[in-house]
Amino acid sequence: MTARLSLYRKAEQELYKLDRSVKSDFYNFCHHFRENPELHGLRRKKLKGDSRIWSARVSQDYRALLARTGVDADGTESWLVIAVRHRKDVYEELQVAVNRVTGEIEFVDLAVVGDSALRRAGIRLTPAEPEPQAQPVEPVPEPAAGPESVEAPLLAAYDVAELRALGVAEQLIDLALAVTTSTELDQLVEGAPLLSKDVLYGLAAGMSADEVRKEITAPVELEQEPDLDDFAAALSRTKVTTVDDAVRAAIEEGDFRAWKVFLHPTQERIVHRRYTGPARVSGGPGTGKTIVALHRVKHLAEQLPPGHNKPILLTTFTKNLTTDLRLRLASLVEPELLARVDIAHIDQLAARVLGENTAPGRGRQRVYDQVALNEMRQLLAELDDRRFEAEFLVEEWEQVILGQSVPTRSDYFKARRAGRGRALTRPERAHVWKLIEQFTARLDKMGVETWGQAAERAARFEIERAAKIRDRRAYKEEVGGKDLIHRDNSSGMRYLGYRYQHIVVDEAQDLRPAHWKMLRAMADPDLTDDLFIAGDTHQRIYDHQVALGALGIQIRGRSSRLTLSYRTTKEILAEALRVVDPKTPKNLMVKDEKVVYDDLDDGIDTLAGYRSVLHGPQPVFVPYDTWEHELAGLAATLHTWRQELSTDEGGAPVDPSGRIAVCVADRDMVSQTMYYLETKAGITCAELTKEGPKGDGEVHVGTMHRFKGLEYQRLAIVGASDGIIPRTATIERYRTEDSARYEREQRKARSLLFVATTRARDALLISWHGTPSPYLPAGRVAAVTS
Ligand SMILES: Nc1ncnc2c1ncn2[C@@H]1O[C@H](COP(=O)(O)OP(=O)(O)OP(=O)(O)O)[C@@H](O)[C@H]1O
Repeated sequence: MTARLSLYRKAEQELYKLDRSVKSDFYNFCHHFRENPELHGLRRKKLKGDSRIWSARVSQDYRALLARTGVDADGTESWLVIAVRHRKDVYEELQVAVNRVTGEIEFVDLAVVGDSALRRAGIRLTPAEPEPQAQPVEPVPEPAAGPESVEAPLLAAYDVAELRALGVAEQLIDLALAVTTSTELDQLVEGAPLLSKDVLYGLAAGMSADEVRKEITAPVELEQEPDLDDFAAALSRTKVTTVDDAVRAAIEEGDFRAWKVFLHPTQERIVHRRYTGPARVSGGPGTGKTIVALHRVKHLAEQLPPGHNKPILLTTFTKNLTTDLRLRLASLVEPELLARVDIAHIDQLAARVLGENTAPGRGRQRVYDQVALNEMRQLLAELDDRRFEAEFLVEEWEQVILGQSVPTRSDYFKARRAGRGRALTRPERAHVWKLIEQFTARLDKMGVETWGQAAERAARFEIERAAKIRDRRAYKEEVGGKDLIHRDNSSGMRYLGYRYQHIVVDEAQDLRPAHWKMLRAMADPDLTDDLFIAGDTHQRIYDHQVALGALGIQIRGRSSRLTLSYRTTKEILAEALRVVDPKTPKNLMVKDEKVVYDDLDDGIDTLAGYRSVLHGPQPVFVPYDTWEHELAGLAATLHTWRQELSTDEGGAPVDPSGRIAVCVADRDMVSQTMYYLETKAGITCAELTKEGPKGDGEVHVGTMHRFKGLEYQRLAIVGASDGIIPRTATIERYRTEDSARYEREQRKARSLLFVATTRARDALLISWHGTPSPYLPAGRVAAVTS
């Protein structure tokens, strides 16, 4: 008799974490089990708590827990491995059940739940293989009512029926209602099915039952209530992986492959849904927005008919992230599918459009905003005009005139100037327009344009192109669908069509309004799944505010939010949240956000329910008196980290290069840090540039801007001093002159520090010299400075 063996999703994830020798024993076990599930050496036996669960021997110490899920006509049995456990952690009360919301098979592990919570819920676990030498266990006397039992339950506001309706596994409900501390809750959810985990964390993090229902339960709910006894039907809905060589490879590669194999149910729903128009996914750092974007591209590519063109665009804000996306997508999809995807960063796209629309030799050189600002200063000096500052004028141009594609002076009189701080009278607007006209003429004459201008011009060309396509379609309909040979030949429009069928955008929060207009015009608005947008406005580090609705991109009703961080530990997240929201209380409940962030539209985005299930050391905060001392302290930390990351858990040597990074506020500090580390500390460095790390130095060093979208195992943020974060010299004057701008600059600086702190996977060090940055969590700073 032979058997087919599948792995429950959670079992596979847990396998990643087991020792290499256990993994190898498990594969031998699978081999034998598949050949003959009744083999004597496997010592298969049923558990007492649930007759559907069997335990079988993987090795001396490890057991596989399995459920039989069916038998084929030819007698081949199907088995599901629900967990691989140390024999001490196998107990008789293990149960599998069908979840009433998802209809999937669920397995609840009570072995990880703390004693106090079990006791309070009246549950006792019986080991399936008691230690032979163990003395009979004396019943533990109920403790006298102490501080533990008088504490109010964390979820006191909810009852059994509510938790059940939200999808919490039946076995966990009483326990969940009994927990009183977040540590107990952590223990409880560790062995919980994903949906239960999400719901309980969401409620504990302050989301209301309605929010949880809408954001967590509804996306994974079956249309019809499942039959809770139909195990076979439930199995067909449950995510399992057939045990084969691919899984073996995935498990051997460890956690780093995990994202390719599994999506969290919420991620999966977002990836596979059919959207009737533009859709958006938001979520805090590390919640898998990029992963979702990549899987979305894969999903869309898989639906395409064969062909040689590239109907899918995958775009993002920066060049280095584009390289990263390309590499990750290449490892996710087959080359034939990859070939159907155009991967380009947003400025590159704009440049392509301009290239197509510009006669050879007539192109303009693109320059950074600083060059334009210098030109404006020069112009004002020549005119001896002091009514407005150069910065104000360039911003007015960028944000109002270019931002809203204001074509004429009379349109400028009517333009919305929300968020620009000071109001302008009509004569003032007339004067501003005149100065800006002179300034742009000057740039023209020099043969240069800013990236903002380029984006705006590209958007205009694309909008015209889209108008022609629509016009052609309308005409074709009018003439009853006949070929338009005469008309097409004369206008060169025969092959004109939308450039892409699907566009997927990552890091959307930083795109300019003109970029959105260009993208909108590049995909057919009449088709489904046209635009898929991933971004987090808490991480906006450039000054490009947008309201997508006003730009013709209607995402309302098609927005989803991810809340579980896969990158950052709880400990790091708690500190990071205090950077963007100084009001965040210690227990990570984000309720009353003071600093408000938009949702790329007219609404507000929040990080409510944003959480992590990963644990690690507390971030370290270190004060220094001078920059020189701070660098010396950094070098010492980096030496320790390098040493610690030079061997794996089994003691085998590994190369720590590229797993440690140092983040500073500006380019000067990058040079100083690299110089110090290389010449005085014997640590090789690679600078993080727009194109990614330059060279193969062990430690990556870069400004905060360069860290967008990246992640490192260990990260040091140095020079986090007052005056540097934020750059007081640059923004202080706005405090009185332009309070709206001052607030924007502050928020940008906060977001930068937030982005930086959330790049760390396992360990984070933040240091400063002199007075600490006002954005650092006050409690932490006080603890190390007092
Ligand atoms: N379903 C998953 N299984 C395992 N790992 C995952 C999963 N989803 C995301 N991750 C991991 O979490 C980390 C963060 O993912 P990703 O970069 O997509 O997050 P993000 O939301 O785009 O972050 P940021 O906003 O900071 O750029 C990555 O290491 C990724 O591999």
